[in-house]
Amino acid sequence: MANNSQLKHQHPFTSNHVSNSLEQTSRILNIASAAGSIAHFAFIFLFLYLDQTTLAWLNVLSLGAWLLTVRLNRLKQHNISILIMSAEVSVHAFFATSILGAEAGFQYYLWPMTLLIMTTPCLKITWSSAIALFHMTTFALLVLYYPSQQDTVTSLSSVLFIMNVTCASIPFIVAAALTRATYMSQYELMVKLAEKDELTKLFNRRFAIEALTFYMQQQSSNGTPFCISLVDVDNFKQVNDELGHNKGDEVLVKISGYLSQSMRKADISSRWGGEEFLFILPDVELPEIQQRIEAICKDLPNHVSLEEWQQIISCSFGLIQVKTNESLEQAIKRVDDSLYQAKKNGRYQVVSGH
Ligand SMILES: Nc1nc2c(ncn2[C@@H]2O[C@H](COP(=O)(O)OP(=O)(O)OP(=O)(O)O)[C@@H](O)[C@H]2O)c(=O)[nH]1
Repeated sequence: MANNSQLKHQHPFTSNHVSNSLEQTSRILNIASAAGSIAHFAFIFLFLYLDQTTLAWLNVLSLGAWLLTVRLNRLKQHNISILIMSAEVSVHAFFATSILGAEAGFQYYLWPMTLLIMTTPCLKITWSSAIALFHMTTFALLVLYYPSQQDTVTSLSSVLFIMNVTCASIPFIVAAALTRATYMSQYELMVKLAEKDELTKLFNRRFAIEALTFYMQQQSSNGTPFCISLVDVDNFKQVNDELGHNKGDEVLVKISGYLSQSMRKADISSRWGGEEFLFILPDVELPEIQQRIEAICKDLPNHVSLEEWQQIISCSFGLIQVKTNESLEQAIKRVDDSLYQAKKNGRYQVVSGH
């Protein structure tokens, strides 16, 4: 987005995720400047109707300022644009309130302007806060010094008040909805990037380590047993070498899909690295789970195949029950040793460690 904003990126290239969230700020400012231009265009006629020629002329200038912000936003000059918006809203609130009185409600536009300046990261937070404070002080002083100008627009003041308060409130609702949508999409993205493996969509190694640490702590505090299984694809290099990396990836996706669906709901399926998967099997002792894992191992070739590949696709499994007070490294080493043994014994089997 902005060459002139807090959200500058160091590189000419940005990832789609980053540029999407930068574009969101741009979009909000574009909407704001378009809405401001339309409002001030309407105000010109409103003030002419109210016989307020000075205010009508002021709104011609205001309209010019808002159209300039439309242009500046197109040029990604968001920081200059927001300063112009802020200055215009303050000047307009001052003149309209000093002439028509606070009961006309034009000072309320200072609120959405404050919201805009605080939520869009165009200026440094100290500048945004200072300007926001200025708006709020201006609001208080206008209400204090120009509560009512009975002689100017008596009959229409309540209509004007309702119109202005309504129009000034709409940006709050829009901003809240946009903030919520942005927060949710950022949250989902964060979960995806922080916890999931891009290729297989299983949990990644970092998540698996955190989960392992959690179950180890749980076991040492209340004795809940759990097992882990480390799985490695057999002769996978051959698939890669003969069919190419893309077909190799396809096999990994199929295997991970079959394995994760075969596990219980409470089990955690993760991609440990390359062609290795780690499964955390909570609340279970080794003898209870052993048969199930063996069945999954035996059944795998019936579920995972490639048209171009005539040999069976299989995996070797290491399986252990994690001991109380064993360290994470020790547990990983033991399950890795079991897997190594399964490979050594001829692959396509489960070796349980004790
Ligand atoms: N397609 C693909 N291949 C990967 C990926 N990660 C690791 N590999 C490949 O996995 C293969 C692992 O080969 P090896 O460690 O020799 O193991 P193997 O051929 O499966 O033999 P065994 O484990 O002894 O049965 C290598 O060719 C890696 O390039 C990946 O994300 N995608």
